[in-house]
Amino acid sequence: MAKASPDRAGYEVGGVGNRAERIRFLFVIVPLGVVASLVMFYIESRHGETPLTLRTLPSLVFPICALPLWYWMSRSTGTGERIFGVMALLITLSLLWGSLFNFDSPILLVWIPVMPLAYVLLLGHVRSLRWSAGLMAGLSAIYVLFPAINQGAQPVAPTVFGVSLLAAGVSMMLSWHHYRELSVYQRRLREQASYDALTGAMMREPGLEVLARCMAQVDRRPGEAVSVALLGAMMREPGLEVLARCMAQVDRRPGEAVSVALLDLDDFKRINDEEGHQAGDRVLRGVAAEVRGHIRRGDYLVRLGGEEFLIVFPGMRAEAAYALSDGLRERIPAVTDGLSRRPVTASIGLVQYRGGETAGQLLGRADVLMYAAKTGGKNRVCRDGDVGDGLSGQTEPIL
Ligand SMILES: Nc1nc2c(ncn2[C@@H]2O[C@H](COP(=O)(O)OP(=O)(O)OP(=O)(O)O)[C@@H](O)[C@H]2O)c(=O)[nH]1
Repeated sequence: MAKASPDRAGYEVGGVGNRAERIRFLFVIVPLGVVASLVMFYIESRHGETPLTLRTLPSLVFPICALPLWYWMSRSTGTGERIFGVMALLITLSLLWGSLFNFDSPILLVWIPVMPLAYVLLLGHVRSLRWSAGLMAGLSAIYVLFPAINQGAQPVAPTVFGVSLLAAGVSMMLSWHHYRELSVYQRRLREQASYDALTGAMMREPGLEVLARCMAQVDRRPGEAVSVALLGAMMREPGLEVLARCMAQVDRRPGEAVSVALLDLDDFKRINDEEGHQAGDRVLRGVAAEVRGHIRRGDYLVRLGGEEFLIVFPGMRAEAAYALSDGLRERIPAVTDGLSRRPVTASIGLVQYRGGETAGQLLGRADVLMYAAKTGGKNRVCRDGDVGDGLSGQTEPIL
């Protein structure tokens, strides 16, 4: 993936990782939260004459919302970020509401140091700081207002409240520090696993995952198109499986669009042969840098191997992807001028997904068009319609 990807810009640790992890998390946290809230409800209900009072209601907020939350999460196909945001909001509101009436009960204080940790898990380490600080400010205000709200009743002693705030502060700093360190390692590992060291382009498998995500997104948002410029070679097994699955999803919803294009540098072998591999490497770096600068934020560049690249343009139709790819093709000789004695050019095949075809057929058509660009004289973009309609029947085997 190119530097244009949002993933590369900032990486937050904490949160609950991918969707499968999040669902597992939900199976643990939701039942635990419900049990803890019900215990609180039991303890607080002993203060009042009837179980349902302003004192006891806050502890029911989470158990009441848990089932819809759980259902929402288990049905969600995304990362669940919004669901976890709602969850953080719920536990915050129930603690603030509870403290309005229960600040005279020391048991409430148990929850305060737990909250920063919960925020890190739910929201990631960066946002957890803001939420923890906001919560502590809110609790301090409620502590001061408590006697006025409760007809002169006194809250827990200031030292007790102070110790609880201190513990929350320590918990906040420790968890933030821990997850910040983890974030550095995670980012490094992620980049090493995802990016090609030579060109800075994304590698095949993560690149194909991105492609799959884009296709799934098209599936969820009718009318939105995804154009993909596949600069170079073909997809192999893992990518093909993901691609085929996502395309089948798109297939079920007519009106969606996915485009694919292939780019291959022309006569690259001659650069290696005549000027050595170092010159070839310089050219690869130059081309990849140009592609990364040329594509939009949110587009992806994938190096499939050798001088073969994949670029993904989410939300862009084939016509726009064609214009962008052709602009890129035009710039390549100029931006690589001086990197090699030979002028460097590229051939590109660009196609739009046709409902019902397989990933092999889709990429096969792009491949045929890319080779049509080669046989037509190289240094050009071929797209649907530039070559006879008989193409579709001969494309499957490229993968
Ligand atoms: N310098 C360098 N060369 C590489 C790298 N990976 C693959 N290659 C070389 O890229 C060349 C690709 O050659 P071909 O597939 O024949 O393609 P081509 O010469 O561009 O010919 P056309 O595609 O027909 O224009 C081979 O010589 C590979 O050794 C790399 O990382 N660095």
